[in-house]
Amino acid sequence: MFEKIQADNVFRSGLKMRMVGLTGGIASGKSTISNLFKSYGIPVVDADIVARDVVRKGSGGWKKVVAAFGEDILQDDGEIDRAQLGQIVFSDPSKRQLLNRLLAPFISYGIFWEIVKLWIKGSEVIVLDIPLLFEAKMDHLAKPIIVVWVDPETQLQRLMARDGISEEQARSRINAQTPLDWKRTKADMVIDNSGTLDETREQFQKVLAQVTRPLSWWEFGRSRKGALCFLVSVIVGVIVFRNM
Ligand SMILES: CC(C)(COP(=O)(O)OP(=O)(O)OC[C@H]1O[C@@H](n2cnc3c(N)ncnc32)[C@H](O)[C@@H]1O)[C@@H](O)C(=O)NCCC(=O)NCCS
Ligand SMILES: Nc1ncnc2c1ncn2[C@@H]1O[C@H](COP(=O)(O)OP(=O)(O)OP(=O)(O)O)[C@@H](O)[C@H]1O
Repeated sequence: MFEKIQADNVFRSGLKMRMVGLTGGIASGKSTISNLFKSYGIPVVDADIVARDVVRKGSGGWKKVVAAFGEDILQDDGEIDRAQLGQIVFSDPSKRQLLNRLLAPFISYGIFWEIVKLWIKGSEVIVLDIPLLFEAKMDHLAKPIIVVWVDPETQLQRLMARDGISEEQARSRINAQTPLDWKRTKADMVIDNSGTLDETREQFQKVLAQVTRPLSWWEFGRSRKGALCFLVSVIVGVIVFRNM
């Protein structure tokens, strides 16, 4: 029942746009939370998917990466061998910075287009699932910002289990990111995902209530309807002014 009211709220409030930031650390549970948002009909822009798309064989990102890292990182089918590239960049900060620098413009552009498409569709609440939201300085785009936190040992265990990697590999991936404890201090809302999925779902309900509350005028102004209102006001103003 509560879930239905929340979902209705989202759609009834219509024509407005709130961009909710969702971030955290590797394997802290961002996808778990973004799937919950999706189940309530709230669209999610997933930066990891965008980052995958921008390095598809033959794309601009692919060419940059191959030029910088060499053809050795390609699979037989010409696609980038992600596991191999991951091994390289997660164990060498300078290579990681290089990859980040090469891909940042493509990823930002891709995220921007996903937002524009949802704006055109009239989505009023969208979630930006961006693992490197703070590192890439995209945090100013989103309000509120939700950080999915998990205790270090649980994060390590879940990462090893999910990706089937060694403790050393998992640690180097975790250490490649800004500490989760720091991200937590920058959050508007924190979901502690160290416990069971039921405990996480309970916290999610509170976050959902916040995220789907009525929008401010500023958020409304950023919506498709807000922009149209502004445009119509300008046109009417010009017509009235000309006829004076
Ligand atoms: C290194 C790559 C090839 C590894 O691919 P792989 O399929 O193994 O992992 P995947 O892309 O699913 O990423 C998993 C997680 O790793 C973390 N991660 C990814 N890239 C980075 C990075 N440059 N720095 C720190 N953490 C990262 C994120 O938490 C992400 O959710 C890939 O992550 C990549 O191309 N990264 C650079 C692009 C990027 O910055 N992506 C993050 C989008 S904000
Ligand atoms: N509360 C939980 N209890 C048990 N397992 C969980 C819980 N939350 C997430 N997991 C599991 O932990 C792993 C990591 O979660 P998830 O994929 O959602 O993290 P992520 O932050 O999206 O990861 P990445 O940064 O790599 O994209 C997954 O295998 C997921 O099924």
